[in-house]
Amino acid sequence: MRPEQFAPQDQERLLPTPGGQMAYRCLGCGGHHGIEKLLYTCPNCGQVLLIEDRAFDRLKALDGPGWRRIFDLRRMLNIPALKGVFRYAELLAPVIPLDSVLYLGEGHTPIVEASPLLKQTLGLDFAFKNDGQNPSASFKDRGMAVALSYINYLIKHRGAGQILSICASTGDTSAAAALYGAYLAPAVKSAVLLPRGKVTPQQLSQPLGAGAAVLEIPGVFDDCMKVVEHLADNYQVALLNSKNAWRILGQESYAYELAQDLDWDMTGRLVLAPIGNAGNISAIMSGFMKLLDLGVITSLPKIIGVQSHHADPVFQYYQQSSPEKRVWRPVTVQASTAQAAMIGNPVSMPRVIELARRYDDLFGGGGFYVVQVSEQQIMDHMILANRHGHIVCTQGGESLAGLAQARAAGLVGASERAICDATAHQLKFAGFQQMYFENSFPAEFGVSPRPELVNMPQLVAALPEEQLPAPGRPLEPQAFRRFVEATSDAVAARLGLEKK
Ligand SMILES: N[C@@H](CCOP(=O)(O)O)C(=O)O
Repeated sequence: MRPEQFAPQDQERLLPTPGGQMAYRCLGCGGHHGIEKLLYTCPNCGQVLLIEDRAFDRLKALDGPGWRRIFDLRRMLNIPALKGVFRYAELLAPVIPLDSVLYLGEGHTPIVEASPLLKQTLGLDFAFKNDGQNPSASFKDRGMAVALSYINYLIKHRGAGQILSICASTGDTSAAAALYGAYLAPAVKSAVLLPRGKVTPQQLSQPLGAGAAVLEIPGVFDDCMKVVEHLADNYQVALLNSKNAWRILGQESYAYELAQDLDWDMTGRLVLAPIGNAGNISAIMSGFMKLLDLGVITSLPKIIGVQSHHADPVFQYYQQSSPEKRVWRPVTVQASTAQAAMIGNPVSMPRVIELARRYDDLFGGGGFYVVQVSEQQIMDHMILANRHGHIVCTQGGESLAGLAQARAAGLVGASERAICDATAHQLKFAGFQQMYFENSFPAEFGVSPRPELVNMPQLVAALPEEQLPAPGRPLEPQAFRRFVEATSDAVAARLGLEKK
């Protein structure tokens, strides 16, 4: 529909108008800084930042039901800039005008109800939100859409010159950064730093295809991240990891979509998300709190972060139940199939600490937990989900394993219904499935296949090699008939088919 086709009273807010007073807020000293320049840490105390709209309360001129209506009506518009995460522009980045918004098809990923048999098998009521159905096949596109839209705005309206973007990545961030950067070529060029050998071939192919400079660094993600932070402190580069607070704003859209797709009713809902660099869990909490503040939702969902026992600093931190006794200690990671979350020193930890405290207070206690799962549980749950028609990645398997773990720990009420975040597309992690099926996991992962979940291709060669077709060597008609009949008989025998 076109805007003029809506009722006059709706037209006033249907299209977002640039506004708000956005500023960086330091989580250390509480200072505010202007957004004209890209900042990643506080110039005064060095702590991480969040971006806030200091005029957020102006949005309360419209009540919660009013905002619901606007967001629902925007679904019907055919304006590309409002088809993605900027449907919620007032909550994300109201200073960015629509002419600067980058839309590559991100957001509005489906919530897929778990198959009845899978629910029954696990004794759990849940759905997946398939964020692998984003353009670069992971949730990072949400954050990049906002971060690169802001860069586009700086280029178009604030005279910014050519920008070299840089990020460290376990594979998803680099794919998203390179893709969105490539869309803005030649104004934006991308460089990505990857831990050598710790990114799947599919993920490696993504920034290469998008033309980024791909630099492999010995070590793990945490080491690459430190190099990127050093580069951002000392050189003219735009850091695109979630340390960049614009990324967090974009990823809040996950919470907005979830609420909208559940008719703005989060009562009795549970959201599970894997924690790696901790940007996503921060964004999800922040997003739900903004909705509550505006009255768009009237209750918060319980949020459960999930970590592998091979990369679990956030879990370890929250093991101490008294907040005042908690001590933040990064960990040394070990090999993880949830490779995207194989991070021992998440840059967003200060954000998690602040947001989880506020979230839990608003929830009235018991609103935020972190559970730990094993590598074995991650793989078993990923493949189990796939066996029931779901396309979850290893991190999605981690979310589902986390749900089972949370239930075992008594954190899931009988009537609570969960949404598991499947953060990336399963195909990015096909190599882990192959290792599972072939029972070839290196010992450091600690994963061995459950026989009932293993599946391997079976060769059906019913005739001697020279009587079989081959590429570029078709058979004569009679030989081909013999091949079809013999092969069909062999297939029928293998499948136990009965003759008609
Ligand atoms: N899993 C991430 C790690 C970096 O996270 P970010 O959200 O801070 O960019 C990746 O895919 O690289």
